[in-house]
Amino acid sequence: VSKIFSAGLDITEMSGKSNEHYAAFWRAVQEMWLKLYGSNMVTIAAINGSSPAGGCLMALCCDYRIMADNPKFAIGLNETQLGIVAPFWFKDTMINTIGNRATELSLQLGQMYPAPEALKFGLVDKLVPEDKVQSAAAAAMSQWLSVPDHARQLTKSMMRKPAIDRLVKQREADINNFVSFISKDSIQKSLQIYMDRLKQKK
Ligand SMILES: CCCCCCCC/C=C\C/C=C/C(=O)SCCNC(=O)CCNC(=O)[C@H](O)C(C)(C)COP(=O)(O)OP(=O)(O)OC[C@H]1O[C@@H](n2cnc3c(N)ncnc32)[C@H](O)[C@@H]1OP(=O)(O)O
Repeated sequence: VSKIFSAGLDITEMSGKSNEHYAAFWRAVQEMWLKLYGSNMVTIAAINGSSPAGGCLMALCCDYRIMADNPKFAIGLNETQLGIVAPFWFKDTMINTIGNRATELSLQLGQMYPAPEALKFGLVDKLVPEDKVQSAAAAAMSQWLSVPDHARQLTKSMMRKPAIDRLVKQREADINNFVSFISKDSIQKSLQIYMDRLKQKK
């Protein structure tokens, strides 16, 4: 879809469903993160539009981020704006990219950064004109693939393993936390208000 890299997690999967549904949904989200953040392959995000919350997380999981140079496109972990909380592993992924202080600001305010600010903040690595995102990503991929694979893979694993091990250890507790948090009436209400606002915006 043009204008959108990813709209993040499907909010309809987190509202008005059973606890069993929430648990299965969250396990799948964890699985996505474990596979992508833990991948030993080179991963380059070609960010061709806005990328809130889970969309930002997917981009942050990649080794390198190239974004379309359009201030209308924004990226960030905006969970607090929905009345929800970025889980610790979303937070760890952001800290590993932009550092602790910038992450704290970003997460508490639920900030979405327009592309030029995202570059300043280090959330993305490069801006290119909209029609050059794919070719710039292909060029970056060639550069990354020219590094000896075993050395690059071991380095990537050394950088990311502590965060990955943390979730693996606490996986079931994290699912239980998610289910009890998301099923609260107050949280369901916040999500509903956010969805209503999205629809009114049209
Ligand atoms: C104590 C600790 C406990 C820990 C507990 C952890 C809890 C944490 C839980 C979850 C983490 C959440 C992660 C997420 O990713 S939440 C999702 C965040 N996403 C957003 O906020 C995106 C919102 N959408 C937008 O900003 C815009 O829609 C857009 C920029 C993506 C696209 O804009 P535009 O092109 O103008 O399209 P529309 O706004 O008109 O949208 C079209 C259509 O799609 C619906 N929609 C949009 N985004 C979502 C979404 N994420 N999920 C479901 N549906 C979405 C929108 O409502 C429209 O629907 P329609 O009216 O029926 O056509």
